[in-house]
Amino acid sequence: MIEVRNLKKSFRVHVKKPGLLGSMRSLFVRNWVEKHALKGVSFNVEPGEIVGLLGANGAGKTTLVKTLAGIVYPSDGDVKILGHVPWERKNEFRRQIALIMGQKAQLWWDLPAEDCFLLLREIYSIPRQKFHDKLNFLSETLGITEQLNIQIRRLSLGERMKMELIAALLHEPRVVFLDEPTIGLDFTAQKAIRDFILQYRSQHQPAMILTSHYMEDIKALCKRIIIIREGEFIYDGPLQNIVNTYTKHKIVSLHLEKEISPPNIPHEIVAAEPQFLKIKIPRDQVAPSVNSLLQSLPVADLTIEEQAIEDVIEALFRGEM
Ligand SMILES: Nc1ncnc2c1ncn2[C@@H]1O[C@H](COP(=O)(O)OP(=O)(O)OP(=O)(O)O)[C@@H](O)[C@H]1O
Repeated sequence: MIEVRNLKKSFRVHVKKPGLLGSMRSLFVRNWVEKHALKGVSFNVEPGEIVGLLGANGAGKTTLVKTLAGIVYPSDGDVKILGHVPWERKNEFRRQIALIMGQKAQLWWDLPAEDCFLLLREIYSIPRQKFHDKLNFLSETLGITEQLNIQIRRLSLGERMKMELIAALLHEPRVVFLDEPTIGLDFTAQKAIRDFILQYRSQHQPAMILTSHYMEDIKALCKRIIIIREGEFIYDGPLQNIVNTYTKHKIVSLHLEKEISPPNIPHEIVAAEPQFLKIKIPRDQVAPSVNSLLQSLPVADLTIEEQAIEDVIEALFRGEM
């Protein structure tokens, strides 16, 4: 559904020296630098897949999503979405996609949500009965039927976001771009939106790309993630494999029945108390090492932990892995 080959996007940015003198100089001499926001990325997304796009601020996520949605024209590369080139912005393409940006209101601010939806019904030529059934279903699922007659500007952030979702999905798009759909929302609203996205996925099998800084969104919705750093993909694969791929150790914690002095073992002891030890053990040596620890120490309880997925991803963002 989404095919991307060697996609590049550069922005020409004007730079000026700080201060008044710098401003004066820039009136006469303009200095430009080339900012490479996407440096040749390639990937596919299949029907029913929700791909999580992760990266630090400025990594290139929004530029990628906007290019795929046809809002930004790329510098190079090929993109086909349902067989269409997005930046040609053909009606047939626009009818089949949705772009939801949590940071940007897309609905008409002064109209009640229901009027906004009626306008969208006209724009997308949705048959009357289908529209009403769909709107009833979506608003009931999201629990905002009573707010449909309230002006968008008077809704709470969470209510507005739910209306934005309805507006974007009324025409049943086959490709959905979600850019920070739960930003600033409380836990209940975040969960409602996540459940709703999953429900939409199971009913319509769209291809979805989700960017979010909330790991809870990613864990709940995405089996596959792409990590982007400075315009390049550094990981594209299952979320669950990321810890195995990038961490070489597991952490073994031992609670002891009695006090002992730190034992002489061939692994790094990361924390030691009289009745507690935390040991870093290479992944491939965990089973034999734990076996020998159990035999040599008075172990009361034992836990084996992976490094938290959030920590691994953050380290990847920073280029530390
Ligand atoms: N219109 C533009 N003109 C110049 N530079 C731009 C423009 N849009 C984006 N950039 C630059 O391209 C880079 C990628 O920006 P982008 O908005 O795609 O990052 P992001 O990963 O979405 O970040 P965030 O998580 O902060 O939203 C940044 O360095 C940004 O400053």
